[in-house]
Amino acid sequence: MAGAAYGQLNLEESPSWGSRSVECFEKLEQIGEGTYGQVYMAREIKTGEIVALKKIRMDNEKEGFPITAIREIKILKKLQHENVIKLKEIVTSSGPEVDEHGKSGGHKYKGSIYMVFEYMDHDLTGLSDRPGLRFTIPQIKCYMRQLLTGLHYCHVNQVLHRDIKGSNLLIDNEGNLKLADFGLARSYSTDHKGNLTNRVITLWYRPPELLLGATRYGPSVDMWSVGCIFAELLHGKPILTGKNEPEQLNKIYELCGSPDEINWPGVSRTPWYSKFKPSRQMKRRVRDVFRHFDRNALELLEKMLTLDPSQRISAKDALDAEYFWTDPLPCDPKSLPKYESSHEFQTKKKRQQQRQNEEMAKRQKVQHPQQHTRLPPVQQSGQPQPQHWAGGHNNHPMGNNTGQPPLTAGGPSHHQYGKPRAAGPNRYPPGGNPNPTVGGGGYYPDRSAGQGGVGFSGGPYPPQPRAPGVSGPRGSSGGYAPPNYTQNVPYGGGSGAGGGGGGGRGPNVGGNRSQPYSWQQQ
Ligand SMILES: Nc1ncnc2c1ncn2[C@@H]1O[C@H](COP(=O)(O)OP(=O)(O)OP(=O)(O)O)[C@@H](O)[C@H]1O
Repeated sequence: MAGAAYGQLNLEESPSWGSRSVECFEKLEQIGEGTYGQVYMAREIKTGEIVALKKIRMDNEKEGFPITAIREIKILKKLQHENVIKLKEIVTSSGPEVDEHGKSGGHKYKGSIYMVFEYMDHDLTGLSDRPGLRFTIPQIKCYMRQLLTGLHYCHVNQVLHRDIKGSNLLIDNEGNLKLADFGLARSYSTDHKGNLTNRVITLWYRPPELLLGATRYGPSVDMWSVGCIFAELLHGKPILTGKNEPEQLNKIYELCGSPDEINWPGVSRTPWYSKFKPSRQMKRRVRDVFRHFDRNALELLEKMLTLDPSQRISAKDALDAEYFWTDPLPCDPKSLPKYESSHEFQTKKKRQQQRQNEEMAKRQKVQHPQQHTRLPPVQQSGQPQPQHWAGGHNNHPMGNNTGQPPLTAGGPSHHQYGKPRAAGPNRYPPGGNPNPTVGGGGYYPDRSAGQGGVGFSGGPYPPQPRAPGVSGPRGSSGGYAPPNYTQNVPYGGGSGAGGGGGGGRGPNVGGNRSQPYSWQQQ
């Protein structure tokens, strides 16, 4: 890809885009299963360079090339920043390609299009799910600062990401964090007339204004998601885990207080306010629930998880928060430990495999109790084996065709776990109290009561937002209609917004708080 300097917009067209064949690469391993198709680790045959190939799924598309992919390519071609994933080129496969079973599927796969990305060793969800891994506070600060820097760059360039979550934050073994998956991203302008879809952002990370039906919104939607990620990193597990939109709103109200005209002027005019109005007023509890966080972390979190989007802190102001400038300071990314590659897809697959082995061992024990000590050792997957793209001679495709049951339950999205995601104590930073309140199972002592038993350590992974204009599998929560919000919510009394604008001290990343970013618009 023709390159503008990092931090500048890339406005050049590269004539070579789309002209090369995917056969210039050998597939090594599947590392992701997305809405649009699989993501593979691959090696460029000529140079040996390791890349990630994201296949654009066309078989579901009745209307040609998916609009979400067009948006993603268009936006990523333009963005050029060290904290935004680099789209290197587009490649194609011309002939019938091998399907998941290693067979060439006649005319079904007439040709595919792949996005070629720089390869990243981990995604944040995969990394934080590693057994025994605990992020340190300087490490969390380091990741958060990079996340905010990348997002600030997007926002300055009038791009909303609209799907910030752990599996879309990629990390390499140099400690660099990059925003990825711009499939739901879009350009916006401050004078837009309010015709954006509110069906974006994965449910657990979706802000209250979208859940209340807003169609006019801006960068603050991403900042809510950042707040959820921030709290998740410090707390050790996702913090707002609704099963559906009404429940998600309810969980937000329980934590952040119920919205009213005092803490969120104008909220009563949001399209679905009256439908989702809690029957009783609830008090803001962020400080109470996360009282084990340090003062500066809590102060920043309050500003991110502010109900009123117009008062929510911006990425730029968040970067200026005391949190990033007080001891312990963010560490140098290069000083971070190197881990074996871990993507959400792989960690999930390993867990699935482990569960299956355990099941099998149990079954064999029941059938042949005397032989249980002679069971063969658990099979470990070995080194990735190269695969070829066509020819049908390779019968070891990655993914769900390994003879194992599908990895997902309840829908095609790989974010919907069949089982609760492991959220063991390994995910807490040192010194933190994993269970700040009673009950030991999360921060709400009575979470399971009357809530369908959904707590932090239970329930499926969050429903995916529906990609605008696409009726594909991303929208697992389709059919959501605002009426009938009848959930009873506990009475808290009082209200409180918390938050407010940023410190207004000017941009600051890179050690000098008063240095503006080179790419920043004045
Ligand atoms: N450049 C990359 N390097 C390494 N891994 C990657 C890369 N891009 C994507 N992945 C892996 O593949 C997964 C899915 O990628 P991505 O989110 O871009 O696909 P998607 O089809 O948009 O998925 P989703 O349905 O989650 O939105 C990521 O969570 C990550 O683990």
